Amino acid sequence: MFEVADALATVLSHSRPLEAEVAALSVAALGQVLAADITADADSPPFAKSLRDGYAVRSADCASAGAELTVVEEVPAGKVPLKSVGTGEAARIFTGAPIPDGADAVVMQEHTEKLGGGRVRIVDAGVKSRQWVYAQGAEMRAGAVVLAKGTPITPAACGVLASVGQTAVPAFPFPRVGVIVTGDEIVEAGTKPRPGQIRNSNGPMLTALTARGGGRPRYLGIARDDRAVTESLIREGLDVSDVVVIAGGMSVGDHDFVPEVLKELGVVIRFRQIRMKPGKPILFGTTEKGTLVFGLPGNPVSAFVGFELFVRPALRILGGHAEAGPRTIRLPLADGLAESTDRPTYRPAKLEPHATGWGVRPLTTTGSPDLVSTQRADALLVLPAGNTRADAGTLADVVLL
Ligand SMILES: Nc1nc2c(c(=O)[nH]1)N[C@H]1C(S)=C(S)[C@@H](COP(=O)(O)OP(=O)(O)OC[C@H]3O[C@@H](n4cnc5c(N)ncnc54)[C@H](O)[C@@H]3O)O[C@H]1N2
Ligand code: MOO
Repeated sequence: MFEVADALATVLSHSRPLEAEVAALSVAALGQVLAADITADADSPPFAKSLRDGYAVRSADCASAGAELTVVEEVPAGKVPLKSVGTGEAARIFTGAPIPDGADAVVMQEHTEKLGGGRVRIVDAGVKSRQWVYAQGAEMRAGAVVLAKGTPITPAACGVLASVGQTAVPAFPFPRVGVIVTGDEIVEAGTKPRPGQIRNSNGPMLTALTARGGGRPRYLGIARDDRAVTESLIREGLDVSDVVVIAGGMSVGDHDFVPEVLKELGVVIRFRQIRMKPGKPILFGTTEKGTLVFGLPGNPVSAFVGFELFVRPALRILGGHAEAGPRTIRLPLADGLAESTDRPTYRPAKLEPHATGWGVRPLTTTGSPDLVSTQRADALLVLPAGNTRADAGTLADVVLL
């Protein structure tokens, strides 16, 4: 039986970034990772620009309050100043407009008084050189790397890419994830279960976890407890995916033959059990061409926890992220806790406001099938094996989802 850390290290040692593609920049690329450095094609801003509506002035003219200046022209955003600002002069200027030659500062219009005859009084004293001026190249210099390879395409990065004129960029693709569930008792959501049957919650949950975790899910269906059907579905999964996730049939029951089928299909099984709760029967294997195969327990909460701890980190590496996760932080317990467990335990939990910032509260649950409580989770509280007796406020390890 593997320890959690060894299991994760094994998964990551078989995970490599996928071959880069060219991604057109639309919301569909959100979350992909850049596969090349992106450089600025020009300075940004391309010219020194005003950060305020007001007057462009020479700061030396406005050392004391009450300076009266002649307004030589008006410069709206999108226009180029035609005149330079000389001693005793100012230009009416608007946010985003280029600073005219000669001026070195902008005074906000709230700090001025319009006089007759094209004159303006500067009410402020001590106007500083460069105030409300955004210098040419302050954000980026032409030729500089603005987004390094490995940077995730976030909403702000989309804005940066547009500002350097990019419409398509080299990026790592979202890994293709085939999702298969097993079990004779499972029927799809649109069907009314007959006695002994239950609806398939793992399929929709795992495709959604895949999408949230940076993978492109493809739901392949239910493998009935029949060897031939299971084999053909898994074969299809291996053909079309970078990662295959199979839920159920991992345990030791007479119908749990998924591991045997995997071996027949050439999957090298790297581990079959992890010392953790829930989710002991978690399998991981690899094929010769590098496809990763995860077998998760049929119990939905166990499948959820197993996905977050092992599948999601693999998807991140395949998708080009530098950090695999899962991210673990230490947070105070919202309540006291007294629990014994024979294996390290990952309890679905909720973050909540706490005296010192954020705290964590495990969700009340009826056990590994209980998705109704788990759907509220935004974290997993980690309890070490053995007896845990802790007061409210004690720091505990928390995996962020
Ligand atoms: N004698 C032993 N029995 C069990 C052991 C063991 O070590 N010895 N391990 C237990 C643990 S831990 C778990 S977890 C389960 C995992 O078993 P399987 O992976 O083989 O899962 P199944 O038996 O197929 O299903 C378990 C449970 O989950 C329900 N299920 C399955 N698929 C779905 C689905 N798509 N949607 C909703 N619910 C699903 C299924 O009906 C069962 O109730 O084994 C323990 N037993
Ligand atoms: O550990 Mo199983 O995964 O208890 O439900």
